[in-house]
Amino acid sequence: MGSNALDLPIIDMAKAYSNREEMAKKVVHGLENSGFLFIDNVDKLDYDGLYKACKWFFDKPIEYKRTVMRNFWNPENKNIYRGYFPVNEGEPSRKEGFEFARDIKENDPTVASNNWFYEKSPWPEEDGAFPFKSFLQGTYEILHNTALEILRLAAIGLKIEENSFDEIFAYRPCTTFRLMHYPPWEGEPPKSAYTDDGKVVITPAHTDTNFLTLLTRFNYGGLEVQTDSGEWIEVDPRPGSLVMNIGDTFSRMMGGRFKATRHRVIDIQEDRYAVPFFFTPSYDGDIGINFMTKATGLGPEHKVERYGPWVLDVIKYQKKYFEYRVLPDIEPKEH
Ligand SMILES: O=C(O)CCC(=O)C(=O)O
Ligand SMILES: [Fe+2]
Repeated sequence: MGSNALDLPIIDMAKAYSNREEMAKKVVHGLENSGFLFIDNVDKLDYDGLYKACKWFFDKPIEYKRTVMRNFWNPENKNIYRGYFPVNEGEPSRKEGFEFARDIKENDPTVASNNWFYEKSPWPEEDGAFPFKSFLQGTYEILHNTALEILRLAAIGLKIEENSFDEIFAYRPCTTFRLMHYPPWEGEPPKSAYTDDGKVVITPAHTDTNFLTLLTRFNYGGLEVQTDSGEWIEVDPRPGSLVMNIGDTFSRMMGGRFKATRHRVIDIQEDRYAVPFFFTPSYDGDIGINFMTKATGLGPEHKVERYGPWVLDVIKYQKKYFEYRVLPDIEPKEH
């Protein structure tokens, strides 16, 4: 890899059927190497609409945002996992966001009532200027189907049954769709926002925890990924394209063969918007290690492990994200 160019594979969804084998190989190659890919030509995906949704919501006053703010910041509200989170002054992660999911059937007796992964998403009241809820719910389904299509390509590239990954997303995925606004730093950023190489971040280095991320980043700069040699390289904006990467969940299932690449966002000193779709299995979805053994019948033992309990342990007790530390446990730990 050159010193400041990142040659990411481009997956053209318009060729997902006509050139299926070629695209499948590219997906696998990208996930085995850089861990980041561009996704072109997603049918019906409206980037301008997503930008309008961000502006419509984030330009509103804080009193308005408080109506959907999480309980951690607004104790009047019940939502603890979905909804709005404000900028937290002093944190190196400088963003406000709105998160929602696809709601499940109300009072589903097969979902524990304390399972907040499935709490209903709160929606802000609309003023007629932009169809916020219906537009975003429609976009959720487009991205859900795109992610599944990409996983089918990955399965073909891995020479396993095409729908091998479908099952854990088919029923009640825990996917989070998040709109984000990064306001520029005001005054001196906190020390924790400075990197070893002397830059200022608005999102510190991390791997995603979920399964697969499809990121709409409009045409902003600032996104950097870390190469195997530890170098940080910017992902150039690519208009009309999504950036895809995978999270710890998928990488771990694949024994590290597919990479969850570390990335960060550098301060661009202007308002920045980004919209990640965090594609995530269902709470009970099997994300156990040695997935390839499950898919092929060959290899080291695969043990069934449920996504929900595993990920809660990661975000609450291992990564200790401050906004998740406060989330209650859902079930006693298994021994
Ligand atoms: O804003 C971006 O470009 C990336 C954000 C990101 O990495 C994340 O939210 O996990
Ligand atoms: Fe990320």
